[in-house]
This record gives sequence, C-alpha cells and structure tokens, in this order.
Amino acid sequence: MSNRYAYLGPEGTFTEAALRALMPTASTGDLVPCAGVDMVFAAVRRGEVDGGVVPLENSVEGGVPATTAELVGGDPLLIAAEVAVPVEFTLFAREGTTLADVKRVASHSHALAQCRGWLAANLPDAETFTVSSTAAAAQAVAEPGAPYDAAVSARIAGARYGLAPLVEGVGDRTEAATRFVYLRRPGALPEPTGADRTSLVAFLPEDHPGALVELLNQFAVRDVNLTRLESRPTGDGLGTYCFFMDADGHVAEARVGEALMGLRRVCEDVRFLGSYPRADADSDPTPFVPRAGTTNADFHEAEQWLTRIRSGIVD
Ligand SMILES: O=C(O)C(=O)C[C@]1(C(=O)O)C=C[C@@H](O)C=C1
Repeated sequence: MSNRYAYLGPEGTFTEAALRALMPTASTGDLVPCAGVDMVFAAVRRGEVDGGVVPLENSVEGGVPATTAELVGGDPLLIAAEVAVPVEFTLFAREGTTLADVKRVASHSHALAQCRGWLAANLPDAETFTVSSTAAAAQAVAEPGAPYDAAVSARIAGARYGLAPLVEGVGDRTEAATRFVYLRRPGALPEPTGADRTSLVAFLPEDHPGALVELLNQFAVRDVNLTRLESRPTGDGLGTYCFFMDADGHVAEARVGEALMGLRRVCEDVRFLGSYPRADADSDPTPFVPRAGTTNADFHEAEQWLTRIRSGIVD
C-alpha cells in the first residue's frame, strides 16, 4: 500500500506544491487535503495518514501562527523534512470580470498581508476577506453565487478552479518564499546528512535577568549556529514566553547533542521537534566549519578523556 499524506488544502494551495516537491513520486490519490493546519496535525496524530505538510514560516510575514501553536502545545509530532517554495500571487476572478468589478477579495491571511501594498494601490476600495487557504479562496470565487469577486491565489489554483487571471505578480515582494515542513508521528529520526537542521521549543525557567542569554550561550559556546528564534506566548499570562528555535546540525552530532543537554539543564522544559535535512543545503556557498575545540571529534575526544580520568587513568 502506498503512503498517504495530509496537507493544507483544498487542491491548489502552495502547501500542495510543497508536498509534491517533498514527495515527487506520490500520486494525487495519496494526497489528503485538509481544511486547516490543525486538521493536518490531527490526521497525522490519529494515524489516518503517514505524514502531513504544513506551512511554517514565510520570508515576508514570518511564522504561521496555527503551525507554531500546534508544534509548541499540541501532542508531540516530529519534523522529518522541510522545503522552501517561492510564493507568487495572482489575482483570479470569474471569466468576464474586470479589475473595476472587484469589490471583495478573498485569500489566506498570510497571502493578503503579502499583497497589502498592491491591493491598497490598485483596489483601494475593495474589502478583503480571510479564508482558510489561497486555494479555498479560488474555490469560493468559482462557486455559483460566489461571495467574493476575486481571489489571491497560486497559479495552480486558478487553473484548478477554472478562473481567469486578472493580474499576475500582485505580491509586494518578488523574492517571497514559504518554508513548509513534513510532520510525522514520533519515531526514528532521519539519518544525519552533514547539512541538517534541528528544531525545538525552549521554555525558560522563572524570569530573571540574563535568562535568554543563558539559553543562547548553550549554542554559542559549542559554535552551533542558530537560524531562527521566535518568541511565543505560552498562554499562561502576559509576559510568559517560550522560544521556537532552529539550529544548524543534527542531534546525533556531539556538539548539537551537548548544546541540547545544556539547554535541558537551564530551561524549565525543552520540546524537541526534530532533526532533518536542510532544504537550502545545496545553495549554501560557504559550508559551516566549526571552530577548533567545537568539532564533533573534539567533543568525542573530551568525553573519552573524562571516562579515562574517572577510572583513574592519567596520561
Ligand atoms: O494558502 C495556501 O496556499 C498555503 O499553502 C498557506 C500559505 C501560508 O500559510 O502562508 C502558504 C504560502 C503563502 O504565504 C500563503 C499561504
């Protein structure tokens, strides 16, 4: 039986494009569209699918709140892969609609935010409506008696729902990209590839001066590069935050493992979200070389030395 994968649907989302990039051999019948990010998580947790793909962060609008909330607070799942997809937005409408006819525009909140400037300049009087995804907007516009005149969607969504492109390239930033992650139930981690990323959530102990520095130092002293740090309220009251962190490297590497042990000591809690191959590994012009004293070999040598002196061997 082939594997089944859930994703933020309906058909024609950027998330579907991400899933197809991650699982190029999966056929359409293996892909399970879900109406929300939370439903993708639920389908994976319940074992209805082998894994699922959700948007994690966008280069213009930042973290996707629904994904971060599930990763931080929901029943644990592991990130097993990632992919970055360029996001180019098109304004779609039913055949015969002109720009002057457009009074109501629907899309995903992250998509509307990325087209804010264009919409203000070109459709200043149009109202915007947030729906569950860019493809859900296109699907709604295509329905008879549609509540919206136009949708901001991916090119594939327009074709999928039989809409006409009114204007292409309505995004404010031409280089916009979204990072998507592939989630699965806890189990064996992907093997280290030499160009990996580790994601986790750190919960600080009681608030005190330098608490965040202590946390960051665990990575700094082991020369582990952080690629993302996002604070998020825990929900336990104003001023109480946890930190969503991405670091270069795989937890199987001594230097990353030691940094995580250090974090575990200084934090109230640490939620490990996975170690998986970096999507940008091929495009990295200057591969990271840890400084002397922080290579995996240095950590192993120091560990062996400790074992020897603990048993009284002094060389
Ligand atoms: O609605 C979609 O098409 C999605 O895949 C979701 C999503 C997002 O959550 O950011 C993905 C990329 C774009 O930035 C806009 C929307």
